Amino acid sequence: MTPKPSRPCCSSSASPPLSAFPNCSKSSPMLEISGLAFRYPQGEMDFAFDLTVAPGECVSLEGASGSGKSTLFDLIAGFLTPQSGDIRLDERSILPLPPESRPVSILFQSDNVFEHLSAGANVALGLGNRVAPTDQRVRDALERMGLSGLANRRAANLSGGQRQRVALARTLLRNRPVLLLDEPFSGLDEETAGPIRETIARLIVEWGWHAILVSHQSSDIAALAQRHYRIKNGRTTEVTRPR
Ligand SMILES: Nc1ncnc2c1ncn2[C@@H]1O[C@H](COP(=O)(O)OP(=O)(O)OP(=O)(O)O)[C@@H](O)[C@H]1O
Repeated sequence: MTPKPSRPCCSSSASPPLSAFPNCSKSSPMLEISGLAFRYPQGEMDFAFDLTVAPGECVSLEGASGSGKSTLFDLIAGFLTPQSGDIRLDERSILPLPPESRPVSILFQSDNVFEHLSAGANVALGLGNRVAPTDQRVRDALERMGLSGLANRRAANLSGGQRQRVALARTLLRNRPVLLLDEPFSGLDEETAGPIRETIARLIVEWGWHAILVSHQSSDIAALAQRHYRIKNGRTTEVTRPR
């Protein structure tokens, strides 16, 4: 059973002010994926992706298994190179950037943290590998995620929900304007997932991030996403979901 967090996640009354995160900036322009064409060397499907996300917006991405959701995420993150089309942020293409320089953070279902490192050390990585876990910015981010008391605990000894909050704290410090959410709540029970979902929703708006959510859970999509896309036959289409 997953232990409950020691205190409410990201409670606004206890949160440090935004100025406590000097790495963060609130201005984030439009993400535009247009005519993005891709085919795996040994693949049979021609993918064509078109999608926009405004700052502070979350869009959902649905599609059957094998439809291309991970492929699109890999293209955005720079792990795959498209044959044509573009991905622009603030009207500037991010395609020339290598993965490590892309303005992108990814939150997966699991494996988001280094198990042998402490919670604090994992979060410090959000600021590069020379920042100490005791750095004030790291402590602020941990506090914001309700993890102050767990800073020195090895990630291997944290619950699934606590690990996701460590990953979120690191994401907050990285403050990359594009957030890819790949089934981030799948391994968590509802009691644990609920506050984390609320925190993510709040951060997306607060920092003006552009979020794309892949989830099989309607409750996740309803809670987070304002617009919806579906991938079918290798193509993205904006759809209306029943409320
Ligand atoms: N390296 C590869 N070479 C050839 N085809 C691939 C490769 N990787 C993925 N594919 C194919 O591309 C298609 C899309 O795969 P992708 O992993 O993007 O789907 P997905 O929507 O993320 O699926 P799931 O929901 O099951 O994770 C699938 O048909 C898959 O078999």
